[in-house]
Amino acid sequence: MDKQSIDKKDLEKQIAAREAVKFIQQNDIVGLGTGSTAFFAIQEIAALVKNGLKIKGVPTSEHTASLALSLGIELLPMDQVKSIDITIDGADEFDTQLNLVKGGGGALFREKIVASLTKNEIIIADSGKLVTQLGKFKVPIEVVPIALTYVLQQLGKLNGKGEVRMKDNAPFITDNHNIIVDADFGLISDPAALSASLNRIEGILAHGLFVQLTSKVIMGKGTETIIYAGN
Ligand SMILES: O=C[C@H](O)[C@H](O)[C@H](O)COP(=O)(O)O
Repeated sequence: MDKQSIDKKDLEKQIAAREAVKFIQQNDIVGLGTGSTAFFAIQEIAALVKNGLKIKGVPTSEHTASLALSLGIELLPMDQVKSIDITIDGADEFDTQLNLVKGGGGALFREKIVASLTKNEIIIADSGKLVTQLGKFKVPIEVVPIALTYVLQQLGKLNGKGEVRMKDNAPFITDNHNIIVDADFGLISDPAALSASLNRIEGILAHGLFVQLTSKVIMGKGTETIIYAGN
């Protein structure tokens, strides 16, 4: 990928982030996403905080927690939060029904808890994330290590081929001390049905299919934003 296309992507992420932070209100509890797109939202939120906005952030990963603290955003741990007003997070893929694949950075479990606590879940994305059908990006699945063999067998029964995610020649370990299996199901015709099937497999802590958790996706396209909103 050449530098120009990287810059174009970053610009789209940034303008989507700028649009999304407009939905934050004074005294909101704000879920802080993880990844290179959420990074731009955290920067924008930090700038607003410097200008007097009072919010408390709920981070979706250790990485996001460090970043937010370094930028002066006050944090709340998610186990002390009953409800989150708004969350701004990224996604690896989304469709126009607002189904998502998330977890490319391995933060899916905390992201899903935060999304489930959130009244207004806003996903920001560059235009390369929009797909007609999910599934080109393998579905990240957080697995309790001892259950790996069983989980891989069960994924096979769903016509999924799972592979343990590696980093530096060792399994990638999540913030929750688990492993990630990236599962290829081909194109996913019914994300809700696959999500329900994955939810029934013991040993899976969470999977990266986010169904009915998103209120809108704000996508940067060139220098504009396009909003996909739920019904
Ligand atoms: O685990 C990571 C998250 O789900 C990210 O939001 C997702 O992978 C998108 O990341 P990025 O914005 O870097 O493409």
